[in-house]
Order: sequence, then C-alpha cells, then structure tokens
Amino acid sequence: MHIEAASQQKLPITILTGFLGSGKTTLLNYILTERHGHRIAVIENEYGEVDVDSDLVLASDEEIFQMQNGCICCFVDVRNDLIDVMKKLLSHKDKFDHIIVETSGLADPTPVATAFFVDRNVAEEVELDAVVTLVDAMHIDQHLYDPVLDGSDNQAVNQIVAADRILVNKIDLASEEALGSLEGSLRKLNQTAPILRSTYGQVDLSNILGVKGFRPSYVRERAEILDIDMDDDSDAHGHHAHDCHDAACDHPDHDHGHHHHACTDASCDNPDHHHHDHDHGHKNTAALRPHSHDATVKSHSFVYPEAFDGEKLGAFLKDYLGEHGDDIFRTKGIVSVAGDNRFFVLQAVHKLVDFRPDHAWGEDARKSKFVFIGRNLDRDGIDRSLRACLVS
Ligand SMILES: Nc1nc2c(ncn2[C@@H]2O[C@H](COP(=O)(O)OP(=O)(O)OP(=O)(O)O)[C@@H](O)[C@H]2O)c(=O)[nH]1
Repeated sequence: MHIEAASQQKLPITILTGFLGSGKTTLLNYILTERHGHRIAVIENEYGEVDVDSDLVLASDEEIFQMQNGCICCFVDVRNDLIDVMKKLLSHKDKFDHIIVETSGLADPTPVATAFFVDRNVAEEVELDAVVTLVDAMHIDQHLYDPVLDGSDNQAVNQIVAADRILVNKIDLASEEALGSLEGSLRKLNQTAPILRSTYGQVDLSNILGVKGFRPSYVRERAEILDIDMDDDSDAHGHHAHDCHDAACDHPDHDHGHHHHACTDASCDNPDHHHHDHDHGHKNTAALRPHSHDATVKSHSFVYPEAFDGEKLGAFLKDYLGEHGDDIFRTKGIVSVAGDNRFFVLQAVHKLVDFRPDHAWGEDARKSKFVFIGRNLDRDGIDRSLRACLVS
C-alpha cells in the first residue's frame, strides 16, 4: 500500500504564462521569496537571443534552468529540449517538490502543457497543477484587440483561453471601472478559470500553487486539436489511458469519458466543460497553427562593453519609448553606468519606463545588455542612439 502511494505521487507543474511584461518574473520572484512550504524548481524561457531574465530573477537556492535555445511554445522544434531539461530536473527530484515553467511572453501555453504528456517517461513522473495566466491590467486591451492580428493567431488570447487561473496584475494602474470591464472580457474568453487580482504579483499563493486545477481530459482534448498522437502512451496497466472506463479508478491520467470538446452548448455552465467562446471576432487559431508566433513582432538585442552616461540614457529611453511605445511592447536591460558600482535595471512595458540602480556588480563583468521587442523596430537607429549615450 505504502509503496503504491509513493509511486503515484507525481510532481506538480505550474505553467506561468502571460503577455510580454505582464509580471511573470515579478510573480516568480514573489513565489521564490515567500514561505509557502514548496521547494520549487524553475524552467525559464525567454524570447530574444540575449538573456536578461536570469539577471532579473532573484538569487535563491531553488533550481533554475534556462532554455535559451528557442521558444518553448514552438512545440515541434523545442519540445525535445524541454523534455530533456525536464528529465535532467527529474534526475534529482529529491531536491524539490514543485516545478514552475515560465513561458515566454509570446508563447501559447497549450503546447507546452501538452508536451509533458507526450513523453511517457516524463508523463509518469509529473502532473500539471495549473496554467496560471497573468494579465497586465493596463496594457492587455492593446494586445487582445490588436488590429494587426485581427482574425489571426493572437497569443494574448490563447494564454487567457488556456488558463486555469487568471491573475489580473498591475491593478494599481487601472480604475475599478476598467478592472470590472476587463474581467467581463476575460470571462467571455474563459468561462471557468477563477479570476484573481494582484499588485506586483502579490497574491495568496494557495490560489496559485497546489491547486490541482488541471483536467487531464483537457490535455487530451488539446492534443487532439493539435493533432498530436498520444495513443502510443499506453500506461503501466497495459491499456491506453483514454480507454480506461473504470469508474473507481482515480488515476489522474485517465480520462473517464469526459469528452469536453464535444460540448458546444453555449448555455451550458458546467465548469468541467471548456467553452472557448472568443468574443470580438477572435478565432482560437492556436488549434490550427499550434506554434506560430505573431510574425510581425521581432526582438532585437544589443550588448555594449562600455559604460553609459546614466542621465543621457534615461532621457533617451523616456523620449524614444514615449514616441514609439505603442509599437515597442517590451524593453529590458542590464546597464553599466559610469561612475556607479551598481548594476542598473531597465524595465519598460510600452511607454512605461523604469530605470534604476540595483545591487553592486561585485565580481561580475560589467557590460550592458538590452532587448527591445516590438513591431517596426529600427535596429540601426536604436543602436546609434544607444551608442550616443555611451561615455566617450
Ligand atoms: N505598477 C506595477 N508594475 C508592475 C506590477 N507587476 C510588475 N510590474 C512591473 O512591470 C514590469 C514587467 O514585469 P515582469 O515581471 O518583468 O514581466 P514579465 O511578464 O516577466 O515580462 P516578460 O518576461 O518580458 O514577458 C517590471 O518593471 C515590473 O516591476 C504591478 O502590479 N504594478
């Protein structure tokens, strides 16, 4: 009895998603520094070739794995890497009891969630706890109703549709009225996920971790939509997981005949039925093109060994993002400022710029890194302007 109980204990995985700049790393840092009784391993994925995020995650004893070789939403290309990282993690699973996967801000989380159930060895050891989607209360409308994407794949929508928990973050930047209207829109996209509110990701973590919000049938449903063959994954009892008709069986991977995707009744309010009711003409085209990015969004990275004039740089960023911030979704940076031994952090979401000193560089080699993510970026122009802020 004892042995059986232990072998059934699976490691819960939380998938943390949300559009660029919604507050995923902020929430992750909050989770990593709070006492919640979980020992957490993290898999991080960043969109952009220069890694800034790992510098922004607070130092902690937790295991942090980077995946920089692509976007984990690109299921076909990177799935094996994700599985490899997961296997590496599982080889010392005595060190933690919960895994958080932070997806890139442009990822559709569904293929990520599904990936763990395609590899049989991994599927035997892990279970999905929840997809937690952060929503930037101030900027989400720009992305939900993005005119460039009208009628085509929209990651911001896909992230909300896939959520088991929705966290409306940055409520300090939105009025009560705007929040009410936003929550109404979110409810139309996802009829079942509890909607929570937070500032700087501060939320009662019992609503986020260990919630067992995920329905295995949902994974199977999505795998079908994504045309992923899971039938080879016969379970330890020698039958295919979806063929289990034992009503008493509580094996989490067994779908006992709840084919939620068959329910198309718009008036049905059964919380087990997923109704992907996209308002405003959005189609959930993730189902059709499972790993397509918004091709109009590009990321440009810049690295400079020289130090910056902090004031000049601050003024340039404020002006430049003030002018182009509708098109520039996200800017991040680690900056070496002349005459200051501290590492400066640049964080901007659209026009909202935050540039301030952080901790001392210490032994780390001083060099500045920037990532700009957006549309119609003038790479050479940005490079010239940044260079103009270097101390000569
Ligand atoms: N005013 C305000 N700012 C916030 C809040 N939460 C996060 N931020 C700020 O928003 C910016 C983006 O936060 P991150 O946590 O880096 O966002 P992210 O989702 O990890 O960003 P990407 O990795 O680029 O997708 C940072 O400057 C944060 O300090 C909040 O509740 N209120």
